[in-house]
Amino acid sequence: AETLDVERIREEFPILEREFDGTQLVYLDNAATTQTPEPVVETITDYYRNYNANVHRGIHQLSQEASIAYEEAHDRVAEFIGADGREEVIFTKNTTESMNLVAYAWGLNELGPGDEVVLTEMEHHASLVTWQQIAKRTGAECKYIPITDEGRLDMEAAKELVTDDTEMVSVVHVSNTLGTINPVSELADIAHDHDAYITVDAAQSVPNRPVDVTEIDADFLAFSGHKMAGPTGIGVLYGKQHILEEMEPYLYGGDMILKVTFEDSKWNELPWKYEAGTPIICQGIALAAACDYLDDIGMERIERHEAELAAYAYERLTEEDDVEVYGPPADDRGGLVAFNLEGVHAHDLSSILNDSAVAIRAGDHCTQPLHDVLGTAASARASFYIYNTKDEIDRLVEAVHDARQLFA
Ligand SMILES: Cc1ncc(COP(=O)(O)O)c(CNc2co[nH]c2=O)c1O
Repeated sequence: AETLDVERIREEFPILEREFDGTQLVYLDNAATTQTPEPVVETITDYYRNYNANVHRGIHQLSQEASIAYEEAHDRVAEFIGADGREEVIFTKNTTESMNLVAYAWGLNELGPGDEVVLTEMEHHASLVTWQQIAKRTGAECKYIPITDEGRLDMEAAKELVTDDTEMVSVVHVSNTLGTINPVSELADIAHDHDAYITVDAAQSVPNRPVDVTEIDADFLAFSGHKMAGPTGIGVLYGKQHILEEMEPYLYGGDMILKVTFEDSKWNELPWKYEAGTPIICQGIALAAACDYLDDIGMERIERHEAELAAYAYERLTEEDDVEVYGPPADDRGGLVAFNLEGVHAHDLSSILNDSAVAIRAGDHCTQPLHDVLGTAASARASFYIYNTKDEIDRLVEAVHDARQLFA
């Protein structure tokens, strides 16, 4: 199958040429945020230089141009994830806000004592803390699908945990710590068999592999623009249209209304009903440009490229007797590897790697309960994207050797 032309891609990311003390940057922190290609940067500068205006309300030319671009950005994102149309695509600030939108707008109204929300032990705090707190406020209960020794979901346990008392199943598609790719279509079937909804946290999957919300049959699905070659400040909540029609908004103000009297208000049509106030205009337009950029490369190619790098990193790191790698085997994981070097705290390791201009992340990756299950407070994590190479993984491993020498 065709591979990525990484060298051509790297030319569109000037930041990758940066050097620290004469050593070229190796950027391996893509699960935290990806870099932004020139075509997306140009979209941002073009907007502010040529048609910046407030949207939906103005009747002047600039406002009409900005409004059309902003509204059509919803159409483009809908196409990118296989949604039916802009009515199912709400622009938010990030995945975290998208998860909060579901929990506040749906959860607060629909959950009550005796109701259950089924999560997994590998959820990111954006999902876990959100549902945990909404459950506390509504008297509902959170339950957690356990993981196996290989860091996969225990699907037999999942079938037991989801019952007719379950109102929502909320699962991460690809774990940002383990790299585990969860069977979200199967989990959707399990949820729907019990008349529960499913929310998919797709922060680490929409940017990295083909994702089709209709194939998954997700009721809600959340992701962030900054993890898919787009800017920060833009995220998406996908929701099935009939659910979004029935659901009440939880952010009120301008743009989200059609009619306001002193007594009450009538909501705007979808998706504007959930986009209160001046929206994230430029970022939304830039996200559409990021969708174009990634589709030009091909999501299947991106998926294969990341799988190849993750497998190579997994193999090289597990060759080291004093390195523990977390998550599934090399041939069945998303584009990241979390690990620890015996005797060296992850923060010290990442600091030493930084001395060699290798950028990784260290800490709990906003999955503290998962790290409790793994039996470690922190881990180091290398995560890959379209511009990374095997040579860069060799640089990572060399820097791990340096760290071992330093702490030996
Ligand atoms: C699975 C998952 N869910 C939700 C989020 C939240 O996304 P945000 O709202 O755009 O921040 C992240 C970000 N994960 C990480 C952010 O920094 N390091 C990470 O691993 C994530 O990986």
